[in-house]
Amino acid sequence: MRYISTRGQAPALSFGEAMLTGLARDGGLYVPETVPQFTQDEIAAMAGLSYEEVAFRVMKPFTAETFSDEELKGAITRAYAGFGHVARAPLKQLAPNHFLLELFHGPTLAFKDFAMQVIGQLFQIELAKQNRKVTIVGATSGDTGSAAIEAFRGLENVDVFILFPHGRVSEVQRRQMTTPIEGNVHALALEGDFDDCQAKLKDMFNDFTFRDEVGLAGVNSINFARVLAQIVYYFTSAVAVGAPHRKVSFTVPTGNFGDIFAGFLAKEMGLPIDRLVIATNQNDILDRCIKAGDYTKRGVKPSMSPSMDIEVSSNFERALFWAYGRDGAAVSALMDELKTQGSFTVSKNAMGALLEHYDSGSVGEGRTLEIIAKTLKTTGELLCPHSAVGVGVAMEAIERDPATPMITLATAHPAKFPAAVNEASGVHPELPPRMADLFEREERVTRVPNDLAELEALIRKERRV
Ligand SMILES: Cc1ncc(COP(=O)(O)O)c(C=O)c1O
Ligand SMILES: N[C@@H](CCOP(=O)(O)O)C(=O)O
Repeated sequence: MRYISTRGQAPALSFGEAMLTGLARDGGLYVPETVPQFTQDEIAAMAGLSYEEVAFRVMKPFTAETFSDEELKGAITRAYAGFGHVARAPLKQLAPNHFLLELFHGPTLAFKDFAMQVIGQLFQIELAKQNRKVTIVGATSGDTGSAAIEAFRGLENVDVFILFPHGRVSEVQRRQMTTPIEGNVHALALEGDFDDCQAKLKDMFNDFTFRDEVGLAGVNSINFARVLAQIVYYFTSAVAVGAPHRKVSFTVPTGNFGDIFAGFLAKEMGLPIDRLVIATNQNDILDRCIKAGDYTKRGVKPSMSPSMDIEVSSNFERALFWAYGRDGAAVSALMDELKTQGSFTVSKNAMGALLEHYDSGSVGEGRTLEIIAKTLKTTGELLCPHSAVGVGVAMEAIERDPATPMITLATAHPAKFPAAVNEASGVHPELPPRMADLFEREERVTRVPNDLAELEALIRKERRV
């Protein structure tokens, strides 16, 4: 299995090379050249298996040339051993045809742990084999950062620098990133929004001198390994509600489009998914694009679901690559337009291809609060604001198609966003006991300007590896 760039100009790589490379050298994102297929029997046979066993079956065809069965199995077992729920991703029923997939039982209480814990293990295996050291730089709107720190803290051959938008993440999210004591962890609060953080990260990858000098690696969903590990829970949950014998739809709280793109790949692999519903908060650029083909930036507005305060949705590039018939030149032209003009228009044919799979909706701030309160009252489930956006959009999608079971992804634990959850419900969600002293721990953070040269200088100076 080879991995190719969405912009068509970078060399094809193996899984291991793509994982350690991050952004392709033409600025694109790596995707598998072909998508492995499962038969309906193979999918049916997943019923009743452990999460780890399904993860092994789903990931193996993508990784087999880099990792032996033993290596992959070991990585998966270690990755999920610390999760706080025996099912790893339990499914709750909210209404007769509406299910909630809880993805927040990992160590940092968000869905990011599902992939980050695995790639933490895979990186260690591959770096040891190659006797290599890397400098990981990550951009976060709140959750990727802490998940990455948790997966790589204390490792001798890795430094981790996390760029987060100053003042635009919740206090719990910030403290998760600023309180680890290990010397290889560096939390950087950038003057700007998440899009600025991600743009700086991509600029660093595109500065080949810097990239090669520091051994730059990425663990955002730029890295295909992240997306791959997120495919697994589409299989476990769909099978639990009757796939492959019936179709299932998913609603996914969306920002950088990595999670929902993992659902698209599950569908390409043979999982009978009807709709993949993109749920956005008031930063609704993806909803506007799906409805009218117009991808125009209007400026990010801070919301109570900060992890989805994103306008330059990185993985939408992967979706466009498929929608444009895997035409790297076309994707490259759209991404150039976005960079220079702040917008692009999706062609009629490509819109047709997107609408075969995706649907969308958006939920504003007031409605998010209402959904948290109403869901608690009617089901006993306390949602985080991101998951509430998902539930709100899902309810509208269910009205359009009441017959197909809907699974909504609950992407974070409510305790990461206590202010919003308390405002909505009057309940103060408690952190798990192992994090109970989070607010007493000392913070360590560097304020940084939105300036590439200064950031690179700081990373050169601070990295230890
Ligand atoms: C809690 C939460 N929900 C939803 C999202 C959006 O996911 P994605 O960026 O994969 O679209 C994020 C950020 O990634 C998140 O942290
Ligand atoms: N919402 C994310 C943004 C980065 O997404 P990623 O999937 O590309 O890592 C976050 O919480 O940091």
